[in-house]
Amino acid sequence: MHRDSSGRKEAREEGETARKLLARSRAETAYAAGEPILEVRDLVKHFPLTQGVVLKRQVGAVKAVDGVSFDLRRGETLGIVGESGCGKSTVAKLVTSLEAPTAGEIRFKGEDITRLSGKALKAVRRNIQMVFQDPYTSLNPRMTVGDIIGEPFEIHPEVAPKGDRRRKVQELLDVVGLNPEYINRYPHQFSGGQRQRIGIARGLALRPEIIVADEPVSALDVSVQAQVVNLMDRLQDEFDLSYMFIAHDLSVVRHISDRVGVMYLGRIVEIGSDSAIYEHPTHPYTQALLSAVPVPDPAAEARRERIVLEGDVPSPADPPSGCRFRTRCWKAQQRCVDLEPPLTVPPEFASTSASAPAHHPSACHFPEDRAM
Ligand SMILES: Nc1ncnc2c1ncn2[C@@H]1O[C@H](COP(=O)(O)OP(=O)(O)OP(=O)(O)O)[C@@H](O)[C@H]1O
Repeated sequence: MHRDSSGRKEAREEGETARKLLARSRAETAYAAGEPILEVRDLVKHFPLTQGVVLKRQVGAVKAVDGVSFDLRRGETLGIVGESGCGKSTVAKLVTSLEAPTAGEIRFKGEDITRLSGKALKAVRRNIQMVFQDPYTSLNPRMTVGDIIGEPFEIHPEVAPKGDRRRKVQELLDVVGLNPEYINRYPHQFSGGQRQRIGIARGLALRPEIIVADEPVSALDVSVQAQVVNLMDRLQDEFDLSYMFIAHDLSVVRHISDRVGVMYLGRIVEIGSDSAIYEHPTHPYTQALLSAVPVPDPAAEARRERIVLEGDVPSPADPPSGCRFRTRCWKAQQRCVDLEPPLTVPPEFASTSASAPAHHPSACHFPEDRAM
């Protein structure tokens, strides 16, 4: 008896949360442009390392994401950049609820979504969609494009009743710049860029508010990358989308990002507006990454000072004490071994005007405003 009534209460609460999360208009949600639509706080994902076949014993953990905090504001694009293995894809999977965090909070419109289940989780999944990296492997080769783009409607029939689906899919093909008559074709009949457009159309099908794009152009030819980035830029305005755009290369996210977060070994080491990060990075790791990006002007390219990082990224199963970047940093001192630098505006720049380019969070004991 008790269980029944509490079960009904839970279902009612889940339904209410789901309705709230699905509320689309600005008036309903009071989330105007620029307000945080997503607030990530102290996010942690540790993957257990086990030994033994029958009696599995945990011998450690891969600290893929280890205390990540950031906001995604409505209508903005937040670029997340870092070398392979720094935890970018894991952050993407946590934000899209494909993985459950070990600790921390992800608040979507103020609601912590990490502990949701049932209808409420379904509503969040509808609102935060993922576009995957490799258009060659992420599309099922045995399904037609129509079935691939329309598949999300099977899980959310409320968005497109059965009789209306073909028209909706054709509309989506048109929106991403593909011929709606290609609806019955198979993925192999498209080029890489067109396949990524199909992936984007699928991501748009449920009219999400947030799209997390995990290296959406990394597998494409450079000439095609710009077309896909431009398409995403146009769709952002048209569909009032907020983007998290993940890449390993700072140059890729530059044109689309309003703000950029730089990750190293499971943490964000620096975050700020695109001009702050690209023109006035204060963290040595960002400076090293930027120094590797070629400059189109030959004279500037010749003058460019390259910072070559020594050694490899340490294992995320056993990160260094203090500052995780210290083992490769030319500025490292004892303080960097003993004390983990917090991701805040460094005291050196805190007294400058908030609009000064160096006035942005950077997790370094010895930050330096280095005009790039
Ligand atoms: N399911 C898993 N089980 C164990 N370890 C994992 C799992 N997923 C990721 N990892 C580990 O977590 C760390 C971060 O991986 P992640 O894929 O998030 O990094 P990334 O920055 O996206 O790299 P890439 O660009 O190569 O995809 C890596 O060391 C990876 O091996």
